[in-house]
Amino acid sequence: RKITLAIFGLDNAGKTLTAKGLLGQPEGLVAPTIGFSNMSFTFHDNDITLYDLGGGKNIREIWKNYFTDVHGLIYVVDASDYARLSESKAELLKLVNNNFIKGKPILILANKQDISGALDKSDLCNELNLENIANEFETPCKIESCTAQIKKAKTIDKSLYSGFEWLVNAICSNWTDLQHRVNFDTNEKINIENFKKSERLERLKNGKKTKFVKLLFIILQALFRQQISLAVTNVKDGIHTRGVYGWIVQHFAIFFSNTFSSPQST
Ligand SMILES: Nc1nc2c(ncn2[C@@H]2O[C@H](COP(=O)(O)OP(=O)(O)OP(=O)(O)O)[C@@H](O)[C@H]2O)c(=O)[nH]1
Ligand SMILES: [Mg+2]
Repeated sequence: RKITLAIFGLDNAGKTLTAKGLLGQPEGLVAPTIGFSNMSFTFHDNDITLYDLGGGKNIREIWKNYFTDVHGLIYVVDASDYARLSESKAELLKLVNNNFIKGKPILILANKQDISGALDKSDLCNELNLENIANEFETPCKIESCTAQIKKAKTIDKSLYSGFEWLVNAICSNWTDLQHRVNFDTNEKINIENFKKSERLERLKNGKKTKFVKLLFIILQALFRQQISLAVTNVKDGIHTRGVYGWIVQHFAIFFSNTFSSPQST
């Protein structure tokens, strides 16, 4: 099976390190993710594509681009950062409330367990009100405590591993429905994007047409003004213009000069 997953969560939660952990490379320095990065690996004979998304406030806008493609998701919380728990909960709620996400399995990780005072999975479960979320949005959820930052190379945090195993199994056991949903939603997304694209093109074309008509109008106006002023001068000088156009312009000019010239004293 080709399973697509994405890791969500606030900036600094430990998403990139979690992704690296799943690849067996939890060591090394990590920089904040600007945009996204994707990685592929095999897990229990499944081809996994994992999107590691940036969690910064301005980057979260791109999360929605992945909603239709994913079969399930990982949500990482920095369990030692109490100050941002409500922000993290709000983002999680937004996710599960989205129609493209609703009902897809979610693995929630209470990360940074090595930091003293970090909430364990049952405390975080209460803080996030996970049972309610799972029931209300009919979303299969599992929470695990983990430490993504492991000093030893080529090792995976055991809870992270078992949590990931649960996620893949949850997806596989509901494969037909999830795969159908991903195909359907992805096609719909493509249709909507194509529709928006054609609308934009139409607007652009119409804009060009309007600009062209405006330009033509300005040129005609300028020509007409020039003709009128020429005709007025000719009328004043007693010169007659030839041709139908000249006749029209000249009479127009006469009308103008009669209408707008100052009244003669008697
Ligand atoms: N102590 C400790 N630090 C961790 C752990 N996981 C991640 N970190 C650190 O937290 C910081 C952020 O980690 P990242 O993996 O870059 O976080 P992120 O969620 O990908 O952040 P963005 O890419 O900005 O969204 C880094 O300094 C990591 O070393 C952990 O389990 N324990
Ligand atoms: Mg990152």
